[in-house]
Amino acid sequence: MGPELRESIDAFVAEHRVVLFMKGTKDAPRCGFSNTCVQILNSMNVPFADVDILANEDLRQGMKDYSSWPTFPQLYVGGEFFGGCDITVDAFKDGSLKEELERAMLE
Ligand SMILES: N[C@@H](CCC(=O)N[C@@H](CS)C(=O)NCC(=O)O)C(=O)O
Ligand code: FES
Repeated sequence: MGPELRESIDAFVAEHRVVLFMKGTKDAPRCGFSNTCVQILNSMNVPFADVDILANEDLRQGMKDYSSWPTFPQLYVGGEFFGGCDITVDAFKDGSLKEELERAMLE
């Protein structure tokens, strides 16, 4: 991926405390894995930015390199990669997602 794309992702995840790179949008998810993460964040009343990687093929490939993670969704909390769907579901269940979100909101 080029330096410009990298810089724009750096800026976006720094600017938004919680970002979900997903298939579709939070209002119209286009995959069940992405939908699961949207439902979890909504259920926790977490404000988050959604980025539809299906709308930009460069970003779809670029995010895999940027995160060193091969699939979507990709959840960023406090500017750092948190995980995909399975990690987010597990962290929701064990309470660590709530802790991480609270920490990021205080930064
Ligand atoms: N086990 C994964 C499920 C997500 C997944 O398998 N995503 C696939 C299908 S939606 C994906 O993003 N493939 C790469 C691509 O479509 O570019 C997780 O925990 O996030
Ligand atoms: S789009 Fe088919 S599993 Fe996500």
